[in-house]
Amino acid sequence: MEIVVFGAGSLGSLVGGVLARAHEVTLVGRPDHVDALRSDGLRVTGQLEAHVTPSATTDGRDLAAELAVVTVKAADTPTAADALATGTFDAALSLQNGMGNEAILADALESPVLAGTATYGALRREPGVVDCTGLGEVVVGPRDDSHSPLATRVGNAFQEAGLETTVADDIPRRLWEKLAVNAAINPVTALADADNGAILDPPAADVAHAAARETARVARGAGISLTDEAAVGAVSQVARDTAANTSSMRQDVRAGRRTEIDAINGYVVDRAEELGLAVPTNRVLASLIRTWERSNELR
Ligand SMILES: NC(=O)C1=CN([C@@H]2O[C@H](COP(=O)(O)OP(=O)(O)OC[C@H]3O[C@@H](n4cnc5c(N)ncnc54)[C@H](OP(=O)(O)O)[C@@H]3O)[C@@H](O)[C@H]2O)C=CC1
Ligand SMILES: CC(C)(CO)C(=O)C(=O)O
Repeated sequence: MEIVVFGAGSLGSLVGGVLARAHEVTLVGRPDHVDALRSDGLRVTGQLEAHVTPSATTDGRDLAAELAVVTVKAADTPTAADALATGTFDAALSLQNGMGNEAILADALESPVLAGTATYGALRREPGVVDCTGLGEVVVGPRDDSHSPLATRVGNAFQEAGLETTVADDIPRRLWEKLAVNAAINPVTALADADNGAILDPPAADVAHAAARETARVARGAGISLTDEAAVGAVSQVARDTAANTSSMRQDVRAGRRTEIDAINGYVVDRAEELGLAVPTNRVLASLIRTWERSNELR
């Protein structure tokens, strides 16, 4: 399959690098990484290993492929969507965290947009090198509760390259479950400057589980069948599977970059307000991360 991966940072380089074992991949990224990819190829290290030579470009406009996989941070989705809209694709797939990315892509693109989640841990260590810090799973499916042959084709292509992939017909519930995982793990590990494994024990577990339970309550208010137990269970499972991982929000804080707080805990707070539900833990976590962003002039 011809695949463009838009956003060759941590997750995009990992997914693109593994996909390049079986497919024709083009990575869209920043100049230092793209230069390294062009001269020495891409090294995937850690829990998955590969040395591959995908195409690489800094210009995401006017590209053509069967599939565009979007792996930029949530705040960059509108720019990615505008660039991808100048190209030709049979389908696009977001593997981003947070809510709202697929809707932005669907508004901009003519091709069908699939939704997805990824629980692999990824860390781009230096230009040309990405570390797989935790084995996980990719889930892909249509944005509504339906079955899609397109999603099956994409899932088969991912599986063929060696990415553990599930094709789902209940994506809305899975997106909310992943939202609960990220609302629990990302801000807590970022604020505590701790690995994901810290979420397995109190006191971090108490805060994280409260955030996950609140997210499940909001999901149920929005008509999604997600129990508190399923949400907390998913948080514990991901924390165990990615115990040594630096969450993407902790990576952002460490690098002095704006985080995805608006699309994660901020989204939970906004939906809770619409539904008249109280989500004090998500509110505090969002406020603290936003305060950090403000004091670093990132918002
Ligand atoms: N890292 C992880 O382990 C996981 C991450 N995720 C999710 O995946 C998504 C990506 O996260 P992550 O990989 O950590 O983020 P990164 O910031 O490492 O990667 C995004 C990359 O895209 C680049 N980029 C943004 N816009 C453009 C553009 N217009 N042209 C070229 N390059 C561009 C960024 O460059 P620059 O920084 O210069 O803007 C950056 O290098 C997020 O939604 C995250 O929550 C999900 C599961 C695991
Ligand atoms: C699955 C998890 C928590 C892995 O770290 C992630 O999605 C992230 O870091 O954003």
